[in-house]
Amino acid sequence: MDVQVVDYTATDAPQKFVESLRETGFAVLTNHPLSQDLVQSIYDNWLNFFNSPAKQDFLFDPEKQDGYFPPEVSEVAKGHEKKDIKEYYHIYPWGRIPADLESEITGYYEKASTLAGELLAWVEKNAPSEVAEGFSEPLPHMIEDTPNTLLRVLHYPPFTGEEEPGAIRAAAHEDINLLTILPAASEPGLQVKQKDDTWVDVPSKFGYLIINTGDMLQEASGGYFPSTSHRVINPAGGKSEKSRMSLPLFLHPRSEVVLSERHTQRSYLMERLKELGVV
Ligand SMILES: O=C(O)CCC(=O)C(=O)O
Ligand SMILES: [Fe+2]
Repeated sequence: MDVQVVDYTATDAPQKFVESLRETGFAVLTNHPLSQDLVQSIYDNWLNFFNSPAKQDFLFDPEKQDGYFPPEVSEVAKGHEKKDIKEYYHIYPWGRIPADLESEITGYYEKASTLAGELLAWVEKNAPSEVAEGFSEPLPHMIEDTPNTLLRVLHYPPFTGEEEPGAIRAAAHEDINLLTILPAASEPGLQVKQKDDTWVDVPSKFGYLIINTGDMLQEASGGYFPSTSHRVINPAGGKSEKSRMSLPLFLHPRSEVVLSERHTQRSYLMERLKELGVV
């Protein structure tokens, strides 16, 4: 099955959405409640921030993980050697946020988190009963009052042709969290790995909302919902004057939430961060 593009307002949207997640790890929503104008404004305002020296005043806190992560410290995806070609800013409601950008981005964080609760309810209602019965608490409840949900503002800089050979914007990886809510980026490049191991573009028309399953939902569902590999490929021809902006919201349960017999949110995250060499 291809990643399905689902009209959020259709009566059968929840079933179609959940079927696409089950089959591909991804689903795409149209006519959803997150305003395209708001996303565009966030992309514009944060591109200015990334292009200004002010970002150096917000260098990330290695303990708390909020703030600005420059290209030199950007992630190396699990099993890869080269750094991704990107810089980003981690927003937590309790964390540091540049004052002039704060109300817009926290407004988005709240709206997207509210929608996320609804989508988790769709997942729970449309999962087979034996899967749903395995959840330690209702899925939407897992993220209520969580301090752990992370909004990442991502900037992939224009290409100069002098990038490190073999490096790409985002190497293949899976997300760690429950679900990721990702408005279509300002430029193409997002791909998902299919069951036959081939890569295909995720439908990413500007205005679409892309949702994908992370490892924590895979863990909590005993593998029923797969957390599929995805990546962001480089601009065609290895050159582009344009920045690429994107805005994933990584939904994380509260730290003590039990995901499975083996793991709480906290123990699972620690295990993964150790694997990544981040802690
Ligand atoms: O930039 C994108 O489109 C996807 C980013 C992503 O997959 C991530 O940051 O985990
Ligand atoms: Fe991702």
